[in-house]
Amino acid sequence: MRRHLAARGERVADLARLLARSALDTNPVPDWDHVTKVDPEGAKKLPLLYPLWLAETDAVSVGGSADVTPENTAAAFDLLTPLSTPVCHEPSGADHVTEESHDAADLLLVPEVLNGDSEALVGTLGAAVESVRERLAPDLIARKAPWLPDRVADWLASVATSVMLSDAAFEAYIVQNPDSAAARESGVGPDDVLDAREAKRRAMAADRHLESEILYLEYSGTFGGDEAVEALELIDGAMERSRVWYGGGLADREDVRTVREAGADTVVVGDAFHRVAEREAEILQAAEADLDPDTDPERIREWVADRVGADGPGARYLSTVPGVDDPLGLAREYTGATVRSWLELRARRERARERGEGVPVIDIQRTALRAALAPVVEDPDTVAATVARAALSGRGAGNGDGSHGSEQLSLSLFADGTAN
Ligand SMILES: CC(C)=CCC/C(C)=C/CC/C(C)=C/CC/C(C)=C/COP(=O)(O)OP(=O)(O)O
Ligand SMILES: O=P(O)(O)OC[C@@H](O)CO
Repeated sequence: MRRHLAARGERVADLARLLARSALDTNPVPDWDHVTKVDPEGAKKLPLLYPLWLAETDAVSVGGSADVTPENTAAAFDLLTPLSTPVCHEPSGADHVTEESHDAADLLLVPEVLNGDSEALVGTLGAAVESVRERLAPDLIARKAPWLPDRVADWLASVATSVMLSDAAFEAYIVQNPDSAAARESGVGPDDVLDAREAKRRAMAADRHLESEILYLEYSGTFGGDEAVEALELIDGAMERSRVWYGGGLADREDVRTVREAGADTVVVGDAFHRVAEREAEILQAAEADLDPDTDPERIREWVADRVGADGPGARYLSTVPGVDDPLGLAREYTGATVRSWLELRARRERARERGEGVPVIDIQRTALRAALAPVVEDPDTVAATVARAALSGRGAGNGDGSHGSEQLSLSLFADGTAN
C-alpha cells in the first residue's frame, strides 16, 4: 500500500514538473527541430524547385556574414515569403533591416556574439537600435500618418522601436570555428574558442541575464564533433529558458543525431542545402543534352536514378531533416520534377523567342512546375509564378512589378535565351 502511494506520488510529481515546464515555457521561439539557413549572396545558389526541398525543414533563416546587402536580402525574401514555411531574418549588419525585410519576415533573429569583440556583442546592435529609432520608425510613421504633430509622431516612433525589439528573438552565439566568415565578422580568433565549461558559463549568463531566446553553438562550415558534444551536454543541462541551436558542418543524418543526442534542440543547416543547387546545375546541363520536354516520365526517372545517389547532396541534405524517412527516394523525386520543369521552361522560353517575344508571359497552369509544387505549398499559383519569374528574369534586374530580379537559382534562362 505504501509503495503504491509512493508510486502515485512520483507520478503526480512528474506530471507537476511537466505542467510547470510547459506552462513556464515563455520562449516565443518555436521548438523547431531543423532550420535551413539561406545565405542571400548571389554565389550561394538555390535549387530551382527550392519550395520542395524547403517544405521538409521547420523554418528558413535568411542571413549570412559576407556579401549580404539590403538588395540581395530583399530578393531572397521575394522568393521565400510565398512559401508556407516560416521565414526568419538574421541580419549581420544594421542596414540589412529595412521596412521591406521587416514586413517580409515572420521573425527577426538578432545575433550577439558571446566570445568575440564588443562590436559583435553590442556595438552593431547599438547602431541597429539607433537606426530603427531614428530612421526606420520615423520614416514609417511619417509615411503612414504625415498629418501627426511632430511630438506625437516621435512618441509613436519610440513605441514602434520597442515593439520591434520585443518581438525579436536574440541569439547568443558562441562562435567556435575561428576560420569561418562568421568568426572574422565577430572578431573571434583562435584564442577566443571556449572550452566546454566556459561555453556553459557564458551560456548561463545569456540564458539568465541577457534572456537570449536562443543559445547558438556555431561551428559554421565545419562539424564540431566531440568538442561540440562536450559543450552541448553541459549547456543543455544548464538552460532554463533559451533554446539550444547547433549549426556548422552538418552533412548527414549521423551528424544531426550526434548533436541532438548531446542536447541541441534545433539544428541549423546551411552549406548542405546550397550544395544541392550546385549539383543540380550540373544535372540540368546534362539533361539539356540527353533529354527533351517530351521524354517519357519513366525514362526521366531512370535517368535521374542513375545520377542521384545516397551520397549526393540532395539525399544528404534531406537526411539532415529528422522527420524525413527516405531521403534518397525524395531526392530522386524532387530532382525528377526539377528536370521536367526545367525542360518545360526552356521550351517555353524557346517558343517565345521564335515568336519574337521578350520575356515570355508565364501561364503556369497545367505545367509540370505547378503540379510539382501543389502538394507542398498553400498557394501553388503564386509560388509557381515566383519560381518561373525568377528562372526567366535577367540577372539582378528588377522584374518591372516591384519584385527584385534574383541571381540565386541554380540556373537561369535569360531574356536572350541563353542559360547560365
Ligand atoms: C536589431 C536590429 C534591427 C538589427 C540587428 C543587427 C545586428 C545586431 C547584427 C549583428 C551582427 C553580428 C553580431 C554578426 C555576427 C556574425 C554572425 C554570428 C553571423 C552569423 O552568420 P552566418 O550566416 O551564420 O555565418 P556564415 O556566413 O559563416 O554561414
Ligand atoms: O553552413 P553550415 O556549415 O551548415 O553552418 C550553418 C550555420 O550554422 C551557419 O551559421
